[in-house]
Amino acid sequence: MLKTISIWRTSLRCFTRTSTCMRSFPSYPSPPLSSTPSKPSPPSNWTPYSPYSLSSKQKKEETHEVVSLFNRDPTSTPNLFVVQPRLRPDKFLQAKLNEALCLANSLEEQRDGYFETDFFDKDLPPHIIVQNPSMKGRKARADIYFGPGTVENIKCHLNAAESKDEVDAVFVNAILSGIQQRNLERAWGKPVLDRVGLIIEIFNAHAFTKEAKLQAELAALMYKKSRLVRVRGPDGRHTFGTSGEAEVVSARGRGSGGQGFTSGAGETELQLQRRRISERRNHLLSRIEEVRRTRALQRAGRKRQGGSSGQGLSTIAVVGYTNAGKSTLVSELAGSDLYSDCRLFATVDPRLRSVILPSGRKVLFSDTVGFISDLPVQLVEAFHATLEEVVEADLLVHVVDSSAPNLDEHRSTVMHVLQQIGVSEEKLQNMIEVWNKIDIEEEGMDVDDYLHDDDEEDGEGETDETSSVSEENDMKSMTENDEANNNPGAEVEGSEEATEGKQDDFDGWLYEDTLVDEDDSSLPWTFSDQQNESSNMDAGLENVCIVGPSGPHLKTSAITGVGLQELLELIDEKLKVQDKNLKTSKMAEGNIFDKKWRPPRTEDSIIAVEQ
Ligand SMILES: Nc1nc2c(ncn2[C@@H]2O[C@H](COP(=O)(O)OP(=O)(O)OP(=O)(O)O)[C@@H](O)[C@H]2O)c(=O)[nH]1
Ligand SMILES: [Mg+2]
Repeated sequence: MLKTISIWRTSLRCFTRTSTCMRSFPSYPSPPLSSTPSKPSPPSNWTPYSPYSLSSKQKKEETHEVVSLFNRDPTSTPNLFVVQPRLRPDKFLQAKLNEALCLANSLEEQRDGYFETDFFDKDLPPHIIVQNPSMKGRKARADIYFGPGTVENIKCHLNAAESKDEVDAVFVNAILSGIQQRNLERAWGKPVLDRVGLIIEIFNAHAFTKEAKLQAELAALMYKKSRLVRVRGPDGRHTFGTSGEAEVVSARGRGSGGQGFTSGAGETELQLQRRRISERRNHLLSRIEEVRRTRALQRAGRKRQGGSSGQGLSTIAVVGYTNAGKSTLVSELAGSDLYSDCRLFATVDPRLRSVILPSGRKVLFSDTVGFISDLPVQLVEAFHATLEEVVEADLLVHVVDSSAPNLDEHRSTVMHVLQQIGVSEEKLQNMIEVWNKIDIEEEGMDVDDYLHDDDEEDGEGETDETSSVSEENDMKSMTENDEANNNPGAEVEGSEEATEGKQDDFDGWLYEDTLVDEDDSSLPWTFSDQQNESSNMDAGLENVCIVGPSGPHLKTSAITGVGLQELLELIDEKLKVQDKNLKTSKMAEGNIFDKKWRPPRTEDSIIAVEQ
């Protein structure tokens, strides 16, 4: 047991302190430099401040349905078995696996704004690395996503994990179609969650305020609606149960028999389900619209509220990849107690905190939900009301976890989401990028250790590959070991092995839709030549030079306080420039519009008047 916890902590450290992880896998000490507020028990009458809270009358009217995608028991924390498709190079695989493990252990119901268990007390979830069906130009199978061998292999490992501990569901860290999901559920006899499903589920579990709950429920409903598939039960009848063979029938209503969903068995049930979902969706949308309107009024009020020099109360939205340290940073700046945690999506309910800048100007910092690669589109749409706060903010601060090995992917993901939600080009250009967790780097990262790109080939092989997180101290030691396949128990315990076939190429799955072309001139930042020569991970942070057109990017440690004063000064400066520009443009507008319109005095019009 101690061994497993130590591996789990090692793995977590890899996610939160990934620089160190890339170098080696040290045993995990107590959580790092943690000035994170250890979870105090909330007072019985404690209610979190939300700028968007509803009136007590509205609260009474609102009922919230817990939408679980796999009928989980909200009173207990589910145990997930993690399936990670292989990626190249290994450092990306490690980063993605760590993220997957953190996602799996982040699914826990929040009570009164707090979690009951300590994230670091959790065991490492059982997991397996398997061959990626979309590697080497191959396509994932339409019916079961993986090859049949892989599905069988996973089942063996699942059974081994099951015999030790109860597994509630399988988490496949990929995006599955409804049919693939159902058929895998049938093959493994367990509910299956894909990446999108788990993220939505976590949002549902972590949402605390009514507003966040409404939006999370809407996302879950939209996800459910998109995956209504007809299944044939053991008795041959069509149904929508959790078991049975899924037919290739989409929720759009086209049936496999050519008649569509307008006739035949199962149609009525599908229509009924869709109607129920639509009704609930409409209800949620109208409630969310109320929230949006309230927010818009509150924002307008804040704008009118004069600061020391007469200007409106500016809002600074803090954005970034999940776990980058946004809440910790805002807490430090505001001297407040925002909840921060290694759990992914610790913040789902947005919070505002006021801060006095060095000039004496008062501003509001908005701490909001973090982003993640493959952020479900349903979530982006459903959380539109929350994300509007980002779109409408006067200034954006992008917090980047400087210790993340796939830092570029994190940054691109955030840029992509910001563009997706409609942040103006001007705001993106003006955004301040803060590289946080600099204390991890300062702890003594050896850059030379990064320079070794672990592209040693794994053995050639037809069989599915299996692996799990290692206790070993070096990622370079991910080597072929066929024995691992024959000993699933040992794998689940933590011996790191890889028995995949030889793969040279990068896997497109990792980058799909998330990596923005580096040559894209629309980006507010560019890479220096130095970075183009080698990835920033290889070069080490000191050698990375990111040039933003908006000025210097800061390095901070929200934990030690390094760089925070400089951040406030930079914000102060940016706001001053913005105010000046605003004044100038208002004056220019005033010159045009303050003049009263008069009809043009042409000779004809004079004549006309005279007549
Ligand atoms: N070492 C170190 N750890 C940090 C720093 N900033 C934050 N952390 C830790 O990183 C973890 C995540 O911090 P949060 O502030 O919750 O991150 P977040 O970006 O708000 O995460 P979400 O709300 O989940 O999107 C916590 O365990 C923090 O203690 C830092 O500067 N250095
Ligand atoms: Mg947070």
